[in-house]
Amino acid sequence: MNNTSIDSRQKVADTSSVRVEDRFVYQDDELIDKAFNWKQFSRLFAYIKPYGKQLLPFILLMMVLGTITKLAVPFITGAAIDNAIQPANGQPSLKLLYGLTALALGLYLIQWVANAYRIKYTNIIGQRVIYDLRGDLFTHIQRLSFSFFDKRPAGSVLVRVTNDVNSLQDLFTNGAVNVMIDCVQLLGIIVILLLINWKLGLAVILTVPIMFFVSTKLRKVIRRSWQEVRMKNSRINSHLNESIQGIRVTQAYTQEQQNMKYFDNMNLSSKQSWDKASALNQMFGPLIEITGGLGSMILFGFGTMLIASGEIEIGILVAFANYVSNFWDPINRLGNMYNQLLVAMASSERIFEFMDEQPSVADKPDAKPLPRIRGDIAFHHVVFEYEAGRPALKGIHLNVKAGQSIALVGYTGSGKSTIINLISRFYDIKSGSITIDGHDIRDVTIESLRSQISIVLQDTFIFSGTIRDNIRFGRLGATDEEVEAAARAVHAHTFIEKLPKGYDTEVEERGSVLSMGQRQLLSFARALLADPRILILDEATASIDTETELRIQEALKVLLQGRTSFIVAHRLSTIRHADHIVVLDHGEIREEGSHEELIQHGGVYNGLIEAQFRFL
Ligand SMILES: Nc1ncnc2c1ncn2[C@@H]1O[C@H](COP(=O)(O)OP(=O)(O)OP(=O)(O)O)[C@@H](O)[C@H]1O
Repeated sequence: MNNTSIDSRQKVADTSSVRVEDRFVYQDDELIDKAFNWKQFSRLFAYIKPYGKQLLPFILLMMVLGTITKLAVPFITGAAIDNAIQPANGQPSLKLLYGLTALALGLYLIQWVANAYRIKYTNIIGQRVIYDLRGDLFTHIQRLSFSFFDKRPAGSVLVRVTNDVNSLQDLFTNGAVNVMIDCVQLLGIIVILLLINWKLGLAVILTVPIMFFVSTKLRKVIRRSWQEVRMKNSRINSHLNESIQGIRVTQAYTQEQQNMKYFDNMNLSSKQSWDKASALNQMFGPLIEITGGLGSMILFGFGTMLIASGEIEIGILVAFANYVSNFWDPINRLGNMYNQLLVAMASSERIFEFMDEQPSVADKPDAKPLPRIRGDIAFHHVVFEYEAGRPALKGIHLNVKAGQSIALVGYTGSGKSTIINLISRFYDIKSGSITIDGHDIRDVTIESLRSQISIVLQDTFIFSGTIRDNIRFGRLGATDEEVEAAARAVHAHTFIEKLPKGYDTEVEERGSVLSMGQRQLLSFARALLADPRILILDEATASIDTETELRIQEALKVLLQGRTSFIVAHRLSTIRHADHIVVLDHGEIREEGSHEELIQHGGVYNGLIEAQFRFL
């Protein structure tokens, strides 16, 4: 693609870029780095503690050994020049040279072994820490209440478990130990240089701050520009994800061109950021070399003067040159590490923010397990708000006898799903109470409550795995025979048998290979296997063919038998069979009774039924 076309496309794209790109950004995930924070740092390092006692002393020993042997070699080289190759008495000694060479080789070997073990064990610690951190975070997120997920896009939660944890990986695997090594090494070199010749030492050390400054500042700019590239790429990914998920809608509304324009815009922007970051990156090497060159100039200029004045011998200058060349690496790494630390601070802040988030719905300290229930459910003047000041339910009063089936009907947004969410205590109510067999659901453990309730949602979630696994999700200990019996009972067996591998057919994430009706039958089988006392069903609105509809009705009869059930009903056929119909309007019960009673009454329900007939 030539530049002119890129430029012209950029102009077109600019107008819509802000709006579109903003759609794919989670504001609090934009934070790149954060100032150093001791409290957070120590909290992070508490993760090392369990392993520290076992492995840290060994790692420290290897670190000291590696550093001492590394620092000794240039000194031996200098000694070899001044005492064996060009001694002051003019008589070179091959024996001494061989001896010193063997010593240097031995030291290299020790250094190599010490480093290998150090790297191995720091990696072990690092991996264990990341494993623990990721596990803790995932366990914690799983326990968080619906209200937490209501506020955040799934992508934002994902970023924390993957990217943020990964960005800490470097810090734990080698970062922390490297900092220690580099500090010890730098300090060691400085002491040695000053001991060998303090004048030359001082002159060389002068370049350290310059080097450190160049290294940290430039790296910061480079890091930010790479971060921008990553951010833009992640926007591309989000857009790609949305585009693929919504491809049917895009094609149906012939929005491909427009979508392409969005994509092109982001693609171009990512390319430009990459160009910028890469250009900056290329500057880094030469700049560091120039600064290093400055140090060497000082060393050789001043060193030659000292040799001329007879203050030092040539071997000392060689040793100095060796030490100085070992200078740049640790300074460079320290600069890099400092930047990495700031990134890690931002990541750990985000991780701990999630970890500190308490589930808004939790067991009371004296919560008791709910005994096996009959299934009487009562709502006593229940008021509930998702957001303060906007009640979604305004005083619901309802008595349901065990084994009854209740259909909830009403216009969209009237509060049907809210009622069913409250029975499982996914949210806590503002006032009033909900009781099951006379037990307030806030006084019993959540686990014992939810384990006796099954929910079949409108958007039936099919996990990737086999059909069998998906049904067994209802009760993990169920045998193959029980799985099959459940499928037969809800008439799902017929279609499963026709699949290429029957119950072992792999279904994709979200079950896109299955039709809506089939997915629903699978979820019925799953619910039946769980054998709950209370069944909650958010009925799918999608129109399905009459035969599947009949099959689903048959399956429902089996499923509802002997249980208390709440059905958010959209289909007339379901409503007709319910024992009791509750008509909701703006968070209040407007009418209730049987189908016949409500039709006779001629109110909201009658209106809904007539409307449905008009559309049929
Ligand atoms: N997670 C949420 N956060 C904030 N408000 C919500 C949330 N879920 C629902 N609401 C609001 O609560 C009210 C009741 O919603 P609810 O989902 O119970 O309606 P519904 O009758 O089930 O609608 P539908 O038939 O469209 O599914 C609506 O005004 C809705 O905007």
